[in-house]
Amino acid sequence: MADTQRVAIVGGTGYAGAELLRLLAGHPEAEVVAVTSRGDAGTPVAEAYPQLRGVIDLEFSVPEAATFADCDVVFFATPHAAAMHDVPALLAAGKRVIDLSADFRLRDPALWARWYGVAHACPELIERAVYGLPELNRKAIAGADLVACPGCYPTAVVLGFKPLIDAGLVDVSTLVADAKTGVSGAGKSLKPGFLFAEMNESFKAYGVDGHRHLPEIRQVLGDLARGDVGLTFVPHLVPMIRGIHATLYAQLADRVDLQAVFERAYADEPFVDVLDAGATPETRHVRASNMCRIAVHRPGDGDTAVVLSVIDNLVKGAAGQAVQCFNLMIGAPETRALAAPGPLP
Ligand SMILES: NC(=O)C1=CN([C@@H]2O[C@H](COP(=O)(O)OP(=O)(O)OC[C@H]3O[C@@H](n4cnc5c(N)ncnc54)[C@H](OP(=O)(O)O)[C@@H]3O)[C@@H](O)[C@H]2O)C=CC1
Ligand SMILES: CC(=O)N[C@@H](CCC(=O)OP(=O)(O)O)C(=O)O
Repeated sequence: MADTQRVAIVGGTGYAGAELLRLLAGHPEAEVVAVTSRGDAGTPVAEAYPQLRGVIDLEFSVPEAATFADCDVVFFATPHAAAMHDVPALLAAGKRVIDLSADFRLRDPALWARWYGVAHACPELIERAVYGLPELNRKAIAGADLVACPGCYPTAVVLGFKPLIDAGLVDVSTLVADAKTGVSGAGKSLKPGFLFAEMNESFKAYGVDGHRHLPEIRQVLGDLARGDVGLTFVPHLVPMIRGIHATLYAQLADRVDLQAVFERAYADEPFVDVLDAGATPETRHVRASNMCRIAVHRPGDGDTAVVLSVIDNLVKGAAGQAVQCFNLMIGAPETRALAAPGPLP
């Protein structure tokens, strides 16, 4: 067993923070000692989330220096542009930080400011952050003190394209990612467009002319391709609570056995499951689990590869991925607290 870590969660009333609580409650090497919410400070966690009655015996507290004094690891499950104000002091105090928000994902602070609408508060720390996708950066994550967990769409899209790009099989100037997400991706704060009456029994694209995950996906795929990639990314909102389904298209430059390429690429990955040839993964098959399930097709035996990649946006797309990084950072087995499959059906 690795040493037990004293853990704080900033943003514990949000969907990603609550999912972290659920996962860490079953983690033998994590002791959750603080969970913050400014709006609900003083409220028992179990009052906000009765599922955690008898499991998490804490009240929400305000996020201030004293809250973290006694912690080894601080998870930020806060909206963008919050963590960056607290991270410098936490690192200076010797804490390790796992940020689920976008504050440290983009390497270029000017690009970050353009997409997130404010100047970065600590651009000097961006380089220190390791992008928290274990399938890409396992070793660096293990040695990091600041991890920038990927966005939910980037996780599904990057894992789907990675084997094709790594093997040099596709034209990286014409990639297409058509992705669908459930409403929990938008967080718990009230937004009229996410009311039941506004989104149920309907389905729409959004962010067609530019979504903030576009520069992130381009950055990561560009690293894999060792050069710029051309990517069309169109997200859609589906009236379900959890799940992302990404349908990815790429023009093949070579005719090889794609099934074998994908099976080989992910043979040793605990959280990427390559389905049998011809399969079509469903979001409910990964619900509440840290698994990314992938199928690769070549319709009509033509020159287009179609990859189907599904994750739970709150687990492999957020809290589960953060726990996977935590496990690497503390030297615990990577699957600790993450191995259970989701509910059936
Ligand atoms: N939902 C998802 O599917 C995914 C989310 N993420 C990322 O995780 C983060 C959290 O998302 P989500 O849980 O959906 O968001 P929510 O809106 O559901 O929750 C946000 C939480 O952060 C707290 N908070 C808000 N502003 C601040 C602040 N300035 N300082 C400290 N705490 C703050 C809120 O509580 P209070 O205001 O009371 O303090 C609340 O607990 C976001 O960055 C999101 O992009 C990443 C991948 C997927
Ligand atoms: C439905 C919905 O609004 N989804 C969010 C998904 C992004 C998210 O959750 O934030 P991360 O950048 O941390 O992944 C969106 O499109 O903005």
